[in-house]
Amino acid sequence: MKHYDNIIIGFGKAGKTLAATLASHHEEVLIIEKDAMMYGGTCINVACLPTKNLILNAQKGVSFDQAFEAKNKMTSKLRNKNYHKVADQETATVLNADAEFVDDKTIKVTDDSGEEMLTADRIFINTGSTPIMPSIEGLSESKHVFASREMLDQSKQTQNLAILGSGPIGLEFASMYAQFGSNVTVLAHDAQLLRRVEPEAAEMATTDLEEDGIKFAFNSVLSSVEDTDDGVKLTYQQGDETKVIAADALLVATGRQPNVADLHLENTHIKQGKRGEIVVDNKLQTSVETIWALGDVNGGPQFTYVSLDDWRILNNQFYGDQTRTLDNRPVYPTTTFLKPALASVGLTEAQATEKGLNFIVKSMAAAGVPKAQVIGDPRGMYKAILDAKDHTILGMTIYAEEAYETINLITTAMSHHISADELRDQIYSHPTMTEALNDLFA
Ligand SMILES: Cc1cc2nc3c(=O)[nH]c(=O)nc-3n(C[C@H](O)[C@H](O)[C@H](O)COP(=O)(O)OP(=O)(O)OC[C@H]3O[C@@H](n4cnc5c(N)ncnc54)[C@H](O)[C@@H]3O)c2cc1C
Ligand SMILES: NC(=O)c1ccc[n+]([C@@H]2O[C@H](COP(=O)([O-])OP(=O)(O)OC[C@H]3O[C@@H](n4cnc5c(N)ncnc54)[C@H](O)[C@@H]3O)[C@@H](O)[C@H]2O)c1
Repeated sequence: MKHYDNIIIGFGKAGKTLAATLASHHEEVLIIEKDAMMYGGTCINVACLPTKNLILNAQKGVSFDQAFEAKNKMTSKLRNKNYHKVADQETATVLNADAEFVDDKTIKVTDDSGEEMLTADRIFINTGSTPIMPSIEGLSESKHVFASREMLDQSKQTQNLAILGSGPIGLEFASMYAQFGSNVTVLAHDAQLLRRVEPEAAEMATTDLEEDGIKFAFNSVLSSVEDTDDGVKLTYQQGDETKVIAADALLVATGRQPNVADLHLENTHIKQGKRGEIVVDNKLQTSVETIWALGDVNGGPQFTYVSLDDWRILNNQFYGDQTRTLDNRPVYPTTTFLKPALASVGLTEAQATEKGLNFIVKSMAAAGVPKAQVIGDPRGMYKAILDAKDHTILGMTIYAEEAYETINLITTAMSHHISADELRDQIYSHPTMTEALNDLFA
């Protein structure tokens, strides 16, 4: 039986970064990835980067066919680069195989050539997440129902697209397909899009997406999916009414669950939570001392930058001062890449009220920022929740052009307790969307 110092299961953001780090410290590391089309993980191959590439090209007016080709070129280049970043290190090995646990110390790997048993001093699980497919009549049998990964593989533009779910995946695909000129209908069982964002921003984004041609059916429950000659017939309930729509395809975007299905954790002492997530302590160690879980699989927030921050915790544990934990993880933003983008960090007004905080609200329209006029898209708003006494920032929502950049500055200010008054008095380059802060905090 071959023994390694370190085995990493899954070539995700945390896993690949950890593999390169271990190898740079001359540690022996084997990284096992089951899918050769996934070197580099979900984000670069089938999630963040291909979707944003398609979204930007759609916004620029590039045709679907050209954008699809550009997306494939980009992912293939990144996949190759990511593979070599690990594989070319002297003490690192990449193995293309399925990994599963035989016991706490032993992993069985299976590929076309057969099976092999491996052991390691330390094992790191970084197997990501998989889409949740709701149990709805006809949904699993349909040939026209896709999750995001299969949707990204559709080389022919879907002209009439229905989407189930109004979270970030549903909305980013809705916005992208509408910009490409498709008809899009979003069925959502929530009352607003992105259920945790400031309602004003959600309302504005809904209006703008509707102006882009997207139809929303909020408070609706999809009850059946039926394949027709060229697509699907969808029956849903909205209040007391039963409604039917036809579409060429249905994208299911109803959340993702930790990917543990093939790991056979029942053969180990690794504890799992209610959603199947691998339970970890504040330093990402599982209930087995020599096994850690990083990224989506440990049930934390499902973002690439959170997976990277999981790596930071281990890097600090192995090579740093061992102070970095989940308990002192800094505040981080989220952005949904619509047109304009909707970004937020920290508390909403409702959350600040619920916590009984003493706060003030600052808000302004994006149209007041000169750069928004330069860009030609003055839609949107800024809303900040400030501590009433010292004006430190408790939360912020930006629905405006370049929101994804401005929110990073706000996040840094929050992490370092820089007050809104200090941001108000900074000199920003001109014209930029950051200048909004001069006026918002005045
Ligand atoms: C459509 C979409 C858009 C997104 N957009 C964004 C975004 O804009 N920004 C953002 O921050 N996040 C975004 N996310 C979320 C982000 O992609 C994930 O949070 C992130 O990729 C999770 O990374 P990870 O490190 O947990 O593992 P992953 O990158 O998911 O890697 C897990 C790897 O493990 C492999 N694997 C699984 N099981 C086994 C096994 N048994 N044996 C061997 N290998 C195995 C898989 O093939 C996979 O390559 C998006 C997600 C989706 C689906
Ligand atoms: N830009 C980004 O950062 C980005 C983009 C895409 C995805 N992501 C990550 O991926 C995760 C998964 O995204 P997602 O949009 O699939 O999940 P989500 O959990 O964020 O949203 C899913 C939505 O579907 C709704 N829903 C659930 N079951 C339903 C049903 N049967 N019928 C109708 N609606 C239903 C939920 O109420 C929710 O609003 C996100 O939470 C996020 O962490 C991030």
